[in-house]
Amino acid sequence: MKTFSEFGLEPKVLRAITEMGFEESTPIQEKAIPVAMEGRDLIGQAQTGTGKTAAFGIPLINKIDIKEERIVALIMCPTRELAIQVAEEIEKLGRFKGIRSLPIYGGQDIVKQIRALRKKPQIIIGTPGRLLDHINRKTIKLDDVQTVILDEADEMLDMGFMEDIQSILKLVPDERQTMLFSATMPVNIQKLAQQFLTNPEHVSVIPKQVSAPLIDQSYIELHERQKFEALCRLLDMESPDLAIIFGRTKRRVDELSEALQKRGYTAEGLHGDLSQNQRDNVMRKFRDGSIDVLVATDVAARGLDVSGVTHVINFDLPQDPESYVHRIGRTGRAGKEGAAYTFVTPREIDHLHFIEKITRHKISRKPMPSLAEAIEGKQKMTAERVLEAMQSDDHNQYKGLAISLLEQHDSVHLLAAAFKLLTGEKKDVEIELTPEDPIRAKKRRPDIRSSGRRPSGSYGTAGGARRNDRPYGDRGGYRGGDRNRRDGGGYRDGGRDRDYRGRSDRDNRGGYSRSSNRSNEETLV
Ligand SMILES: Nc1ncnc2c1ncn2[C@@H]1O[C@H](COP(=O)(O)OP(=O)(O)OP(=O)(O)O)[C@@H](O)[C@H]1O
Ligand SMILES: [Mg+2]
Repeated sequence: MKTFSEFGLEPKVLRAITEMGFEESTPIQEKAIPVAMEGRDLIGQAQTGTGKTAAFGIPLINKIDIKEERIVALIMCPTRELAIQVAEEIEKLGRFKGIRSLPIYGGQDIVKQIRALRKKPQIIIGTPGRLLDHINRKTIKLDDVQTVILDEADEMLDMGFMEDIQSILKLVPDERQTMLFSATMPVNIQKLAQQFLTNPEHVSVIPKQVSAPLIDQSYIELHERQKFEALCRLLDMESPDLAIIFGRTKRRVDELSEALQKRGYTAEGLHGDLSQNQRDNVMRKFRDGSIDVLVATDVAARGLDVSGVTHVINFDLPQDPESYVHRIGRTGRAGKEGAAYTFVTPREIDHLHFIEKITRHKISRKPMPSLAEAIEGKQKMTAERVLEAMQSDDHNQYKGLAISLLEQHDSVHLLAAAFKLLTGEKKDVEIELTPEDPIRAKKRRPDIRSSGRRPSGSYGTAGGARRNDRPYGDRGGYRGGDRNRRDGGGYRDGGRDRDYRGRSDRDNRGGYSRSSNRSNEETLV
């Protein structure tokens, strides 16, 4: 692997990279940075957690003239949380050079944003909806933009942002560098690339499987009504440092986070119906470890990089193989290992096999964790905590008490009782969750591909089901098509960029665009 000094970067950029603790480049960085530095358009694909942000961030920061007082670069992301995170990484990379960058996303006070824009940022990192808002208000001008980056391009397409991206890019000079990054590249991304990129270089680091190799993937087959108990046992058995649990809908996320809290876990939910303040708070608490379980819709599936996430649990099976790859990719990042568990109901087994086929990775079957395993896991954790506490010397004030108790009682009894208290046995609260419908297996079509890409399987989009018109916010009674269930039931949370031009019909529109944008022949690589 190359060290960063071999790319011919400015010393100030190199210093920033060193300060961030990066020693060697990752494979996608090694391949993409030189191409980007030549000024070429590029399509970059590499597994989750392998440093794609810096792969575009480093050459971008290196390229920008610090004397520039106009917006010369635009980075678009599908969700607010991702825009914030990418902005932070860009800020770090540009710190010594003195680059000015600004995140622009929905849910944030627009007046504040306008004020911040007066400081003449050179790079804007934003979600498409709010960007358009500023463009319409003429508070953002794109006439001088020389570099455009679409992070998670396929997801933006999938969310129905195609039109928005088109409108935005019409305002950017044709004479520009455009780069597009994601871990998954469904075939229809070609359409986007053809439209917006010029003679792009494909830079991909794709081993046999699309998912990251350091993630131990397994599934547990169970019935819907067993899921919550299984989740609690799994959490007890595995004692994750930090875990992300994905639910299908906003309602699911609300109910699940509340249920976990009732059982004594420090969990909070994240989805698009929360205010931006709430969303920011939840992310901050999760990042600093004051909560250790984040329950989320797919709003958290893409790009989020929280160090210390040891477990991802799909409480509900994800809709698409892409979603699966990105969800589980929240763990096993930057060379660390991670575990991904997926709950599958018997009727969803076919869909799971379909995900395996498209991702070309076998997901191993694990039994439902037993009560004994859960208890054992919790006890082990307690013992570890006690042994850790013994290492530190700040328990001297308890020694007197220990000595006197040991004189009067049997040591084993005493310790066992203390362990019991410390383990904090589960509060036996009755929990009832509203059941979710099973995900249906996709109809498979013959493997017809036009792009000449590597054969790995394809799937139809069950377009008929998707085109069902569901009223926005229909959460309860719907028993029909899968995709729109997700939309109506809250998956397509406008939360990804909720104040999309202030309109509330976003979710429905999203569903439509999604089906029309998707090609019937998709692969992930
Ligand atoms: N060269 C490097 N050396 C060490 N760590 C790195 C390096 N490059 C990036 N990282 C770190 O790796 C983590 C993952 O990076 P990043 O979020 O860019 O991944 P990604 O490829 O964009 O993943 P995703 O597909 O999930 O968006 C980050 O914490 C980042 O700081
Ligand atoms: Mg990323």
